[in-house]
Amino acid sequence: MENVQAIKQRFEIIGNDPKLNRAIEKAIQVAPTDISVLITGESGVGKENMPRIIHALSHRKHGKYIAVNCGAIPEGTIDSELFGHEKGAFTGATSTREGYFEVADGGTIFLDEVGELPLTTQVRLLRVLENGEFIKVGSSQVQKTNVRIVAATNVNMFEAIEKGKFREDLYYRLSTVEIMLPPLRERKDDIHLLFRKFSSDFAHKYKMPPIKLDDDAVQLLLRYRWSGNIRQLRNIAEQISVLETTREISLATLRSYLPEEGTNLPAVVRDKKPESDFSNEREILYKVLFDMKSDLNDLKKLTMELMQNGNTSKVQESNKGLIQRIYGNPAEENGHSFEDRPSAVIPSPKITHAEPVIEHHLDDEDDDDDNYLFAETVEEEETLRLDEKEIELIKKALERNKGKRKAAADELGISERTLYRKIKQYDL
Ligand SMILES: Nc1ncnc2c1ncn2[C@@H]1O[C@H](COP(=O)(O)OP(=O)(O)OP(=O)(O)O)[C@@H](O)[C@H]1O
Repeated sequence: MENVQAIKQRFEIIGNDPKLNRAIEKAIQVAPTDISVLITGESGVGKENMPRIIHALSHRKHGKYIAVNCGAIPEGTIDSELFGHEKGAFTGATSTREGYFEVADGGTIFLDEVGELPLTTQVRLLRVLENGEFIKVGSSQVQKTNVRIVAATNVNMFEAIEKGKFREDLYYRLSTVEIMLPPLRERKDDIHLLFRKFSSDFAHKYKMPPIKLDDDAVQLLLRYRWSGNIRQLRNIAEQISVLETTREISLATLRSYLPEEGTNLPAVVRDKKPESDFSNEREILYKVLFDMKSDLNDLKKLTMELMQNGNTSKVQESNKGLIQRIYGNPAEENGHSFEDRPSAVIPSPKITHAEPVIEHHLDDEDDDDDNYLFAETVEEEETLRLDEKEIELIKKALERNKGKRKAAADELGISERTLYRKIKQYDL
């Protein structure tokens, strides 16, 4: 059997914490079986590594590995994404499409954020788990697939079950074996190790000497809560690497990069966020401007296409997502919207040596950007500035809400799914 150290090296996993080692050991043990595995742990703890290990060490390693972010797929399209659809199943279904469960036959599917699956999809998933059967949307024909399922969640599944948001039977089917990844704050010995690794990576990337923390800064690093876990630590290391001119980082400097630790006090004192939390007019204006700018750019794209090609079905087809977003789609209200996909297949660059991976596109429309002449430098700069503002807005909202995505999304006036997409898009 592969040993833990070798796996850490192969998958570039840093850390020596016993709970991390145990998690990797479990992944190695279950890999050769077809047992369903549920990975649990807070956001940013490194859950995505586990299914990659399991797949790579399994007899399915030459089969496909598809990672799907269930939290990022619009509810109206999720069944079609996972199980496929028949031509004519709904408006926009112009041809038959294979879903991930069909494509991944003989391989592994990683269902990240599985707790976000709608109940109707949970029923379909249960059927796949029980007897390997599924039915395409709009079809009556039962199909078979042989897929190993690894799922992950950062929500408390028992709470979700209690609230009726997740089926208990599905939970038990998914979690034959559970692998728990500890939060970073419980891996004290790994924090500085990870920071040094990221500092060295960013020094290499940005071609400058690595940053180094002085002793007091190290103490703060170890004391800090790291509610965003390794993802947050990595971002902080990157920011400091890029923005600081001196390479020796003091306590004060490090502190200036760390969002205020959420003491419980303000949360207890205010049961509802005061309006002023998001009432900075400039922020609101940036947000409105950003939305308008995106719509305008999208409309320009569409106009250009129409001018070049006329209102052909090809134009409509290639701009389906855009047309739907700007003008709405009556089908969506019926839960049969097809577009805005493929939105949530997580890229897995580290595993490309073994098998094909379906690439993800956060935003279909953006793919054609290069074709449009109107994208002048000035506009690009504006868009960039707006992107920065959007990132700033999201970061602030997350900080204010102590990393709680639901609350941050509410504050920003966007859906949790959209926020999730943005976090992935900007790697926040
Ligand atoms: N042990 C590790 N060593 C080095 N980098 C790591 C380690 N664990 C995680 N990372 C990095 O931390 C980031 C977050 O990891 P990952 O996306 O797997 O978290 P997650 O638990 O799946 O989060 P979420 O629930 O939000 O999807 C990634 O950039 C990943 O490469």
